[in-house]
Amino acid sequence: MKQGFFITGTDTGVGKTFMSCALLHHFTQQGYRAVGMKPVSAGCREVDGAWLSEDVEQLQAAGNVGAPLQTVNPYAFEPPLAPHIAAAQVGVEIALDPILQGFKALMQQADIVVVEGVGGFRVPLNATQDTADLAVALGLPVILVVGMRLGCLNHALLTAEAIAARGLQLAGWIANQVDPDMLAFEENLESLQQRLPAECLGIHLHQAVPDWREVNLKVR
Ligand SMILES: Nc1ncnc2c1ncn2[C@@H]1O[C@H](COP(=O)(O)OP(=O)(O)OP(=O)(O)O)[C@@H](O)[C@H]1O
Ligand SMILES: C[C@H](N)[C@H](N)CCCCCC(=O)O
Ligand SMILES: [Mg+2]
Repeated sequence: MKQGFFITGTDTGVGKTFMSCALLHHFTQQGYRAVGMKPVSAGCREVDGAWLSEDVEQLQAAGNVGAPLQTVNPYAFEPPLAPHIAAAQVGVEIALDPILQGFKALMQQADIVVVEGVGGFRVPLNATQDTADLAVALGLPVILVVGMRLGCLNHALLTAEAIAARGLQLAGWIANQVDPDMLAFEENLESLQQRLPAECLGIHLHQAVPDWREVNLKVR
């Protein structure tokens, strides 16, 4: 089996990395070679002369295929900003080609490649392209992580609409309770189940100590 997934979310900070790690864990437990990719990361610290993000560290910990940092994360920026702004500050223009090359290399080494997007589905990458264009260029089925909190219904439905508008397949969605005190959790979940045009692959409640090894996903 060779399979890639593009992981998007209803916003930044909703658990895309967390669920990407859960997916990687799910596949490595079944004996597959699985690797995470973070095409663009912002909010990095310098380690041995390279910019390293926590996202990349976590994806590396969850996967079981070693790959060069440049391949796993072609673009890395220090400030925690929208990527096109962080890139402009250091005179860089993000291009899709190096990302596609990295993805191709990872697909040769692994059975499963989990590509984590940046923030929500339409975060700009440069003056003319955004992460939706990246997902299209990669041609991958999309998994939407819904950060369960007030406001997520609108964000989830808009995102599903944008995914369909790009001709991409929404392979499924995952409910991740980022707000431990969310009111009417069950009713919100049901509202999504009734309206999102894809299968719910998992419902994960808020954890005092988050651990992606404890996530249960219905992914084949
Ligand atoms: N179910 C959960 N319970 C408790 N904490 C969680 C849960 N899911 C995620 N978190 C925590 O929330 C924070 C944000 O999650 P994560 O980094 O995966 O978001 P993200 O969507 O990848 O953000 P970014 O847009 O910055 O890449 C992390 O500290 C993560 O450990
Ligand atoms: C730095 C942060 N953790 C994310 N990776 C970047 C999120 C960019 C969001 C841009 C936006 O939609 O306004
Ligand atoms: Mg992340």
